[in-house]
Amino acid sequence: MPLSHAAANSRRRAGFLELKFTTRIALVFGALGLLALLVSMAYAYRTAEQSLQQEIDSALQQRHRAVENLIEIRLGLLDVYLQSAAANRIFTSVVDTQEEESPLDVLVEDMAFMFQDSALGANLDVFFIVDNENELVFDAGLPLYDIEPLFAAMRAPFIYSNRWSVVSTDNLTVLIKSVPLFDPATIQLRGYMFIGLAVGQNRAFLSEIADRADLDILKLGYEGQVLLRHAGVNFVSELDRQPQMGEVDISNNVYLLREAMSLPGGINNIWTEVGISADRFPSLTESYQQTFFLLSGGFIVLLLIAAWLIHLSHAQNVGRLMKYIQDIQSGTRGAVYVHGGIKEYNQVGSAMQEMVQDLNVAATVFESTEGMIVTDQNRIILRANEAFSEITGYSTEEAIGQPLDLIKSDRHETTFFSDIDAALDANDSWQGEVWNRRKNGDDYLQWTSITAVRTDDDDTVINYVVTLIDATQRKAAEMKITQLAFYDQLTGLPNRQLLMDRLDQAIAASVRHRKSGAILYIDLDDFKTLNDTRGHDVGDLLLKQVANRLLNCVRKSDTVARIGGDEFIILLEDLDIDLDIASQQVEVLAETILETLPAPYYIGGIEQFSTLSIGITLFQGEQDTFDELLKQADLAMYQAKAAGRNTRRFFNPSMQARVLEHAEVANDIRKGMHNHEFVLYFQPQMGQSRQLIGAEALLRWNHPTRGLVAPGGFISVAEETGLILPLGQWVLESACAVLAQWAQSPKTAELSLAINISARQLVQVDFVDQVISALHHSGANAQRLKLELTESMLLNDVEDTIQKMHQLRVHGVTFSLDDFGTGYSSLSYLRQLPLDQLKIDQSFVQDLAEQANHTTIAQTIVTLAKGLDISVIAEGVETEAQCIALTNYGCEAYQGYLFGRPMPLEELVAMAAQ
Ligand SMILES: Nc1nc2c(ncn2[C@@H]2O[C@@H]3COP(=O)(O)O[C@H]4[C@@H](O)[C@H](n5cnc6c(=O)[nH]c(N)nc65)O[C@@H]4COP(=O)(O)O[C@H]3[C@H]2O)c(=O)[nH]1
Repeated sequence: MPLSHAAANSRRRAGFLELKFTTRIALVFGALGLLALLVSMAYAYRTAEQSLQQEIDSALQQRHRAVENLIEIRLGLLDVYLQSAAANRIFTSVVDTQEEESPLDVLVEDMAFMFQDSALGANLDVFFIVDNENELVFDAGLPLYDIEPLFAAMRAPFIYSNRWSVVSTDNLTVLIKSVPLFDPATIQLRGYMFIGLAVGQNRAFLSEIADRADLDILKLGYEGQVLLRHAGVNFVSELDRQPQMGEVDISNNVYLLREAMSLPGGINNIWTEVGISADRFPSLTESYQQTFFLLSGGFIVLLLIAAWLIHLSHAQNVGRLMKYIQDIQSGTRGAVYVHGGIKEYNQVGSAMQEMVQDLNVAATVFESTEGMIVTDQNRIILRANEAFSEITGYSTEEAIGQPLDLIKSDRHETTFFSDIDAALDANDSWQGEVWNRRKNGDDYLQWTSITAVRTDDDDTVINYVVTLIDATQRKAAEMKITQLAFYDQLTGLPNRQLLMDRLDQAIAASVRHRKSGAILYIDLDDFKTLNDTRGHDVGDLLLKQVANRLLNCVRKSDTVARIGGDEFIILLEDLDIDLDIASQQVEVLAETILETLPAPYYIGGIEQFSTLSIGITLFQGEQDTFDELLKQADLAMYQAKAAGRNTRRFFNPSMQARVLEHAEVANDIRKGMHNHEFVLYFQPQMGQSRQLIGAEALLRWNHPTRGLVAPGGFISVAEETGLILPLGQWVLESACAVLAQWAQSPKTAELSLAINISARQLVQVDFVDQVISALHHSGANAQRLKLELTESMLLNDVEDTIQKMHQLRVHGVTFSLDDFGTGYSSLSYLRQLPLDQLKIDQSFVQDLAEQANHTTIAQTIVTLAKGLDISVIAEGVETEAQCIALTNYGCEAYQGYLFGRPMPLEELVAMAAQ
């Protein structure tokens, strides 16, 4: 991908400053090394200078002390000589002899002899004896030294000192010491013996000391005067120098130190000047070099080690970073930066990882199903994604570097593009449909969104991001949204929202075209029961099949919508302007629906039956709103339900009143139950020889204002409100009580009593318990109790019904199938049902003589019952002819006005007594 200008500039600027890290380290450490070298040079020079000075000082001091020691040793030796000579017996005797006035020559000879024979003689500079009158009696010193001036200097008064002291004359400077000589017998002082070292004249001694102290120059001085000098042949010229006392003179290639000596006897005015040739010390350069090399070498080695260690750890960490970067470049998913021991690198690695994650997200977004292009400010393509290639046919390699006009078609005016530019300038974005051109030359419509990307600082455009959505895809997405918003997801039919829209249009169209329209409100009968008993999945499948059947009944231009659970609406348009004719047109459709829809449904291999009720309302023009029309159709539908279901009703204004009445009735029923207004009537049932065999208990409502109300006036309301449950329970218990009462009398003991059971009662899980408990409490004979079920109630959950019937039959309870022939009875389940009786519906009985068709049905039912080995009873028998016909078919029991209307209990009992 081409670099952005900013990145290129930044790289250019970095240019010559960009160095490898190792080179940088080498340079930095090189500079540091150089600095260290200079510092260590200066330091080394200074240190070398100081240490050389110290070395010289210490050597000179040492030599000075050596000279001092050597003189002390010589003085100590002389002291020993003096003491030993003074203690010498011979010498003493000589003194004694002298006392006895022995000749002096004898003494001298003796002394001379003694000194000649001993090493003492060779070391004596000055040795003499004086008598107690200070007259020199013996001089055994070196003949070199004339002691007369010395002796003279010592008189006035004569110095006798047993400590070393200095006596200096013009020709002789001597360190001298004396001991008194006593007569051992009388202990009288006889004289003094003196011994001395001619420090100012004994050149041999000075040379010896200089040699032994390893000196090139040695001077001895007394107070301000130089006594003796000694210098090696090369240093004679240095003798004239006069260094300060106590200081080292370091010029002229000789180092000199003049220092006072500290000799025994407290002598401190004798001094030495010691000198050592500079050649005997390492030169300053030599010692400087040594220090310098040690220092700078060590420092540079340390620097090199440090540089190497830094290089190593840097190389390791850079290696980690490089590996991470290479992983990313090679497209390794989930590449992870491994943290090392350097915090800064870890920070860089972590920051990169976060950045890569962000970029991955961005890349994922970029590689979306929408075509995307990024251009520079001149609209040159910098990046394009796969979707772009798929849409346009240009590969990304072909597109990159090309102007955006690559995909431009000729379909737009130039003003179209200038408008886009203006929008981008003003809002930074533009959206709309654009005709673009594929690589193969085809033009295609595309939903295009362009966004300008500006710099943060000077707000100039640096990129354009162009998103291309294939308009067809967008249309599909829109359609999906529409589908979700306006269509029922289960059946795919329009939902309430879309219906509303279509109805508005239909109303408007009816005005425009002077036509009528109609709404059919369709509600499945007993759908709730199906849902409760077979589950929602089955319910959903039924609804889908119902939707398909409804669609098959209508024209393409009509709308079938689902607006609720089991509620469908059909919107018909283009009906005749004459409402009567329009009603006929709708009636035709309603008939078709009522004929088609109740046919069995097959769900999961099981037959399912479902009827429906239809409420119809017609409209013309805009006098009615959607809600009102829907309400009207709804009311009509309720009327259809009230009319026995599986039928249709048209809306008329009286319907509204009927609905209100419906609510009132429900309230009334509650009150009626509370006030014991319900009673049972009994309609006789006759055997083949027309004897009373039993009765059917039928509910009546002794209404305080409406008088005696038949079930038709309240049963449907009780069913819909659930009030049928307590009402049915009451009927069951009352019937059982009647049976128990009948059992008391032989006239009635054999009579059976049939009661109607509602579907709602039957589906109760404890229905069997309720019946058994009613029998138990009343003490009624179960065999006399007959439960009348209708066909439709059996259909919902046949298995459950059969099970309950079996459980009750075990106790003797019998079952009769009411209204037989009106529903969609199937032989397959009829065989499974543990029935005792089929009841031929009164509609077949009433028309018995007139319609051949019905004759066949009644006859078929009797034959069927015989085939199933169950009894048959016909209801609604009003005429003798009907009864005879039924008898001829083989029917063995009858119920109808011919034998008696439903009557109070007492009347039936009276009838039985006859
Ligand atoms: N035209 C004519 N009609 C005759 C004749 N013989 C009997 N009927 C009428 O036919 C209906 C027979 O009852 P159903 O089929 O069980 O039909 C019953 C039954 O389905 C329901 N019903 C009545 N009592 C109860 C009850 O206690 N519980 C339940 N769940 N439903 C009941 O109300 C329906 C109507 O009952 P009713 O009005 O009493 O109407 C009764 C009866 O009066 C005749 O010869 N000609």
